[in-house]
Amino acid sequence: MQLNKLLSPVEISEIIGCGDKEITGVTADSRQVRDGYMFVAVPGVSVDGHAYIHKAQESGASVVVCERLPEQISSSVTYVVVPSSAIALGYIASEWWGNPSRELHLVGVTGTNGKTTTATLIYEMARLLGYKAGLLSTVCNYVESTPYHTDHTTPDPLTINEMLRKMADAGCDYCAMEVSSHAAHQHRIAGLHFAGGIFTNLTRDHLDYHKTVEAYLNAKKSFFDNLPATAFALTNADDKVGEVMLQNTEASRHTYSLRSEADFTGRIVEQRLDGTLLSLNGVEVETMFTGKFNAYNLTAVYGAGILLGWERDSVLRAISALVPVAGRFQAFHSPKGVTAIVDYAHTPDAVVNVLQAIREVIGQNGEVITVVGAGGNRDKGKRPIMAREAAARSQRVILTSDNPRFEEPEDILADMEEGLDDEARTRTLHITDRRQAIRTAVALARPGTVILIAGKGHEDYQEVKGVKHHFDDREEVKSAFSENN
Ligand SMILES: CC(=O)N[C@H]1[C@@H](OP(=O)(O)OP(=O)(O)OC[C@H]2O[C@@H](n3ccc(=O)[nH]c3=O)[C@H](O)[C@@H]2O)O[C@H](CO)[C@@H](O)[C@@H]1O[C@H](C)C(=O)N[C@@H](C)C(=O)N[C@H](CCC(=O)O)C(=O)O
Ligand SMILES: Nc1ncnc2c1ncn2[C@@H]1O[C@H](COP(=O)(O)OP(=O)(O)OP(=O)(O)O)[C@@H](O)[C@H]1O
Ligand SMILES: N[C@H](CCC[C@H](N)C(=O)O)C(=O)O
Ligand SMILES: [Mg+2]
Repeated sequence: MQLNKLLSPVEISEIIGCGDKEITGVTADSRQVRDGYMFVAVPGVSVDGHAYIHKAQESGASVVVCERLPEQISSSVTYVVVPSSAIALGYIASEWWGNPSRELHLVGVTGTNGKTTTATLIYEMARLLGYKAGLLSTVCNYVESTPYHTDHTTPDPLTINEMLRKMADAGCDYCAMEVSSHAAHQHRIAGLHFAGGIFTNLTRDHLDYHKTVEAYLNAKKSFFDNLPATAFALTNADDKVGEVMLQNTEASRHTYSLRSEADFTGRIVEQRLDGTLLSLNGVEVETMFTGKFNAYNLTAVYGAGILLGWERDSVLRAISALVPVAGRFQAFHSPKGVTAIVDYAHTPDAVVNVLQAIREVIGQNGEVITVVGAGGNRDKGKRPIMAREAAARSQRVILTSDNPRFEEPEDILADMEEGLDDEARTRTLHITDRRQAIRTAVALARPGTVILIAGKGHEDYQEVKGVKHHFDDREEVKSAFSENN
């Protein structure tokens, strides 16, 4: 592609060298540069891409996009100085892949919890209604029904646009994607054309990265601040920052709520462990989801469907056909009458929500055993709170490992125990080995007991010191159930 064309949407401070060149590829990683490539030097969290400009040149980069010129300039290289390389990379990535976000309706979902669920259900609803659709999510990316592995909730801009190009070429009309706070902050979504944005909620998470709740909020808000006037912005009116999120957006503003007046209202009529009768804008719909938090997700999905212009009755029919997302309130039943729920709750708020959902169905006296850990090399402040909230809502708690990453599992458990008072400690076990923790919960359970296995949901690995070992809570609970008849 011609350099001039590739740079056409980019804000440029200065160009040094020839502006008329054929570019053979684009990357922000010097290790991937080949002859004739454009290298975009992005300041990162651990290192600064500017330190790798010379490496990129040695590997054949013919164009360098940067925020500051390197000390030594090569006459065969064109330098494009920009105010923000990360933002430039987003626009360049869109241009490189032929602006695929403009060929389909792209809906972004942001918020602390519920992004995967909401985005996945919009993707599934589109397909149930007969449209072709794609999905970019924490669990997996999809182009129609073809899965593509992902390591991120929101990939880097080149990957996002490559996936969107695949979707557009496959004839997809819609794509639903998660917008993580990291992605918004790092401008991974710069240059994308959104048809709509949805806000789920904001509670504590990722303070290791964002440092303050305000910075975390602003990262999410920047997504709405940059939506075009043609898009819709749909927010949770019951969340305390729901209104703030949309205060500077040019998009058309809409609200959803379970409590008050809103454009889209959801009301729980009846709840079971395997479903909820929901009233959406006054029409009753039987759904296969449990918990107030899922009522929020479904109300947002309903609103998105209407705002995308889909016919109301078809949207309602699709909602009743939707099934829970992998590892989100996924229920397993033992022959003895024990229920295990595998859920990706890995924040204090999610732990509270999922336990409340269980309590609302089984009542205050029903027995709940919670197996929970917290990830290593992530927000440490959430650990004691997660343990305390679990103990407040369960008869027994088994603290165990999640993904220890580069931390010692024992240290993580010790941080969690800090949140427990003496009484809660008498009801808490500490079993580092997650397999043993699940087996112990199953052994302790009686008919009618509900075991919550929180934190890892769909994950099929346990990450220890940089190595991912196969581990799947769902497989573990099934095998423990079959051995404990
Ligand atoms: C902390 C974080 O978000 N890091 C992301 C960030 O990497 P970074 O800033 O650390 O990059 P860096 O290593 O400092 O390098 C800076 C630049 O120098 C370049 N470089 C580096 C080395 C070299 O030899 N040559 C070179 O050119 C790199 O390619 C990069 O462009 O930018 C990378 C490219 O987009 C991401 O892959 C990477 O995600 C890391 C792996 C990660 O774990 N991120 C997690 C925290 C994350 O993003 N999570 C969110 C949501 C979580 C949730 O679901 O709630 C997500 O969206 O997945
Ligand atoms: N709307 C919601 N409000 C609060 N909690 C929720 C909501 N939806 C889901 N949860 C809880 O959060 C967990 C994660 O849900 P989901 O994967 O949909 O969120 P996410 O925002 O994509 O998370 P991540 O940031 O890790 O990608 C669920 O397993 C459930 O316990
Ligand atoms: N995407 C989130 C998920 C965390 C899930 C939990 N199992 C953990 O490993 O901490 C993160 O990377 O912080
Ligand atoms: Mg997610």
